[in-house]
Amino acid sequence: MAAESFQVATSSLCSLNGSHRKPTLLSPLRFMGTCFRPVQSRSFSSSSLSQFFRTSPIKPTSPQLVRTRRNFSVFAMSTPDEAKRAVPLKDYRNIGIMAHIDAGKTTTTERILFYTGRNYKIGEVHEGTATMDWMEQEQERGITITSAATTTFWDNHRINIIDTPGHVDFTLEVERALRVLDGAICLFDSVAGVEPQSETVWRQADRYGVPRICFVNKMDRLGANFFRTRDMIVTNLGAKPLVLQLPIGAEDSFKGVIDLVRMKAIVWGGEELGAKFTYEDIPVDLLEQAQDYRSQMIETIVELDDEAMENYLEGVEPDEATIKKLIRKGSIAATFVPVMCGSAFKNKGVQPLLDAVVDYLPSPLDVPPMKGTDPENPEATIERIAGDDEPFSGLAFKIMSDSFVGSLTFVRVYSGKLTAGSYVLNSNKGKKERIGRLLEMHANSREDVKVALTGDIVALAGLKDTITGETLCDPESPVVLERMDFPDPVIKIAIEPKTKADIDKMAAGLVKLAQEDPSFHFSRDEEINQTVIEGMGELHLEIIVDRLKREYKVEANVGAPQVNYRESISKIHEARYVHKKQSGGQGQFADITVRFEPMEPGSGYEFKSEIKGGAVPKEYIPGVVKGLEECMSNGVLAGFPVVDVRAVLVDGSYHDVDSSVLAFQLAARGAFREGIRKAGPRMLEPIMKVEVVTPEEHLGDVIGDLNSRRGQINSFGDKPGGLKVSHKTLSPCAYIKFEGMI
Ligand SMILES: Nc1nc2c(ncn2[C@@H]2O[C@H](COP(=O)(O)OP(=O)(O)OP(=O)(O)O)[C@@H](O)[C@H]2O)c(=O)[nH]1
Repeated sequence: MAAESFQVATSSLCSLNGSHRKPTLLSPLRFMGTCFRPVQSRSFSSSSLSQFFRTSPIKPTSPQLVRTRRNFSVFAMSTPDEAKRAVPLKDYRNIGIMAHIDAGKTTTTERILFYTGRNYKIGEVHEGTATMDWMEQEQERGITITSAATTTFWDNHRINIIDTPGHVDFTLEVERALRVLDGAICLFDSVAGVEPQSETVWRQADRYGVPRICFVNKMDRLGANFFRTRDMIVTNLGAKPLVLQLPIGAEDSFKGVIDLVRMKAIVWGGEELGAKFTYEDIPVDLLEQAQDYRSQMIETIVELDDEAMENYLEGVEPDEATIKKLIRKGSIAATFVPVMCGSAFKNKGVQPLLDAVVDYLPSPLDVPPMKGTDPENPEATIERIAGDDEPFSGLAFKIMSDSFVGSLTFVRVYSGKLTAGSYVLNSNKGKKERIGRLLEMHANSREDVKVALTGDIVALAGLKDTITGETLCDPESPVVLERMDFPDPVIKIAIEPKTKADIDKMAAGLVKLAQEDPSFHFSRDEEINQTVIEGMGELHLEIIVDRLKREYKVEANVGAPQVNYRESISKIHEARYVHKKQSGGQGQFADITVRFEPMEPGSGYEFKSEIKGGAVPKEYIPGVVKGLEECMSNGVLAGFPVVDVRAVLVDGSYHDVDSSVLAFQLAARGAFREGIRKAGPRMLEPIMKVEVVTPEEHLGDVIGDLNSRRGQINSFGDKPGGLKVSHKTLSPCAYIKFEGMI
């Protein structure tokens, strides 16, 4: 049976799960072209279908089950073990859902999983049963793992959804998700509009050039305003919205949307899960507005195509297919962002949103080829073209520990195939890794697969040396893909195990947690004889300590948070240092002059040599570099790392017999101590841009609190719903480029 192909048609996916309706096998299959063979027509009762699932390698939750727009569910012909591509690469969508906290990301994802047939039973956030709600899920084995990525199908397209959290302390999670996804849905709460964290993730997505669709959610809420949110997309995000839908009603009377592409009203018959919608004529009172917005839409998109523009000027509007093609073109090029609306909670608008993901977000073939460098020659750029026949390359973007499988490494395949049992090269470390198990993750299930193809996101069990951000590739065609940027930690606390027995467990736990999360660091401070953990904020560290307790059974005492300061200099100073030692054994001699120059905030540390005529021979320069680098991690004021400094080796001299690399290393340390002290050393503290939304009666308290942290108010403003907002910038000097909100 496993080798056969099947298609199962049913009017409701619930019936596959053994409820009232009778699913029927259909023939011939219309959807997948050459990937499928015609099958016999046959009827299944619910019980015989359950029997089928018991004996077949195809499971109700396997990716071979495809749900289409027409409510069909189809089994692709390949069994899970076959390396054949069931869905062409052009029909892949790797997407993320990005939003401010509480905009409805989890709710929308749950609806997507339901309507695409992945979840038979919907979970509600407020009931604590959402499949993707990791806070709840963390208490159960395996659930957090699956929140990293899940796969589902819509209209014969394979959609890999990568989860992104909303809180600023987990910015890194968003960052690494953006690095591996090809497109994103940006959700907004229609009452609050564009909120601070949406602005942050929007800028991150800009940086990675990720095409987006906007979904104005919560249209059923009191105070919902689609048009205000559309305006905020312009003013707060600087983007060009392309309105594709208009709401029909708002708040209690939100009924559906006007589809400006088809010029039809989409009206939902109810609010319950699975409520059906119908295409109707546009209500008369909204017709003029709809015509107006449709004209704006058409005028924007015809600019992308000369022929369409000519026709339009002659009074001929593009047909539906051309409109969709041009919207797709403009969205992928980020000329504009399509804007849609709905209410995920009331089950309105999710199906058209899924259609838009398919129609307007890019496949791996639509995005520029992945760039990398030759590990042997970092100057040489290599491009990896998406395609199964290309050499394999993939990026590890997330590591999670699982008590059953061990460590799981999530990899996005950019080119070629990854086969279980094969060896790949970790090109960052130059080490080979054996690929043991390949797992495709979904919610609370995971599925072993033999092969991962281009565009796939899989979890690899048991990799030894690979950490987040590293490249895995074909050993015959090595490449180092562009790395992700990891922000520096901004806060640290001391942590101490409560009992002696916990010491080893705590060390093991911290190593694992740091492997998973590159924005979390830990170190041992010998001076105070304590372990220090560093992260992106108090919540971040709180969760780390909580995970130590729950997952590694370590009870620990934590100290008060301390800010991670940096040191820098304020003026140029040139320092000469001669290291000379004659007493006993061979003498040591090194003479160097180093110029210390302040650099722009955020530039880090740079070394340059301006030595001419061999005043310091080449072989000794690594000693100078090493000596300076050692000192840079330990400033002269309070021992914090020194940043935004350029050290230029300008002159020096050596001795034919007594000079050595070590002597120059020691001379560099001396030059650092003298030079930095005289170059106007200063302390830097991390700053954040903060936007606080508060009910008016608490405004005074909020201002008092921020003042006590030396914040500066930039602006005040009213927020919809009677809330006040105050803008604050904490601390005037920056060493990190970090913006966010608390
Ligand atoms: N009225 C209304 N409420 C909604 C809608 N979508 C989500 N909610 C509610 O808003 C709250 C937050 O929704 P979530 O889905 O958890 O939002 P989120 O963006 O995932 O939140 P974080 O994971 O905390 O970032 C929940 O109580 C939802 O039930 C909607 O369309 N209408």
